[in-house]
Amino acid sequence: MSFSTHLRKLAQPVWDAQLTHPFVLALGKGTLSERKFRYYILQDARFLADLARVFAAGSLRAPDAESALRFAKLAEETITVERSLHENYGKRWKLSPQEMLNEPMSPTNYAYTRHMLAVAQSGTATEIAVVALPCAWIYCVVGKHLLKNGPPPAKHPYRDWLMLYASPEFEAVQEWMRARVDTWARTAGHEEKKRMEQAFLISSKYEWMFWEMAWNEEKWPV
Ligand SMILES: Cc1ncc(CN)c(N)n1
Repeated sequence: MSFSTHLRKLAQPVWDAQLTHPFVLALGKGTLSERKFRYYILQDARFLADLARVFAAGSLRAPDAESALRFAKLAEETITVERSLHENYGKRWKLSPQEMLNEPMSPTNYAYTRHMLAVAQSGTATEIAVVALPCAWIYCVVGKHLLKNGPPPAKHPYRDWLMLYASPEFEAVQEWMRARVDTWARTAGHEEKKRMEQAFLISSKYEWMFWEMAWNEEKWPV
């Protein structure tokens, strides 16, 4: 069994729970309130800025030039492709890109991005690929699951979001990350593998918590 399949098996109950989360179900049906979606997009814009930094750290730590280049490209695409989706939604709400980035991070978003940045700071390239793998892989699984009966109608309010995450281009991102993890993990030691299992499981849990945060429009308590 490949190491990425092993990781997914470890986290399977957490992954299954993503597909039945009320935020995800309502997003797919198009019944999610615009207020909750707007909350999510504003938090996600902040999230993506840090995710791009995690990919940039992957580029720095990559063991070969091809992987360094691909990580750098992922950092760029996270900003150009995903963030432009967010900015288009921002335009609907008359928010400039800067105003979107001025939104304070909610507790769960803050904790999730600190978890990833901590691995980016001190982890190997494999650990960095692993900590960010649930971001790419879960969104691909969710996007495909929500569009399993075909593309959404033109009037679906969240069509662009669904089409991006169910796209072959987005699927290719997780495929590349998994391939890197599977190859690099072959030479990883026992301790590094344990750290990777932990990092993958925690990122998977935070992915679920991110939906929950948006569903509840989480705020700092004080
Ligand atoms: C929280 C979260 N996780 C993953 C993705 C997909 N890159 C995202 N946009 N936001």
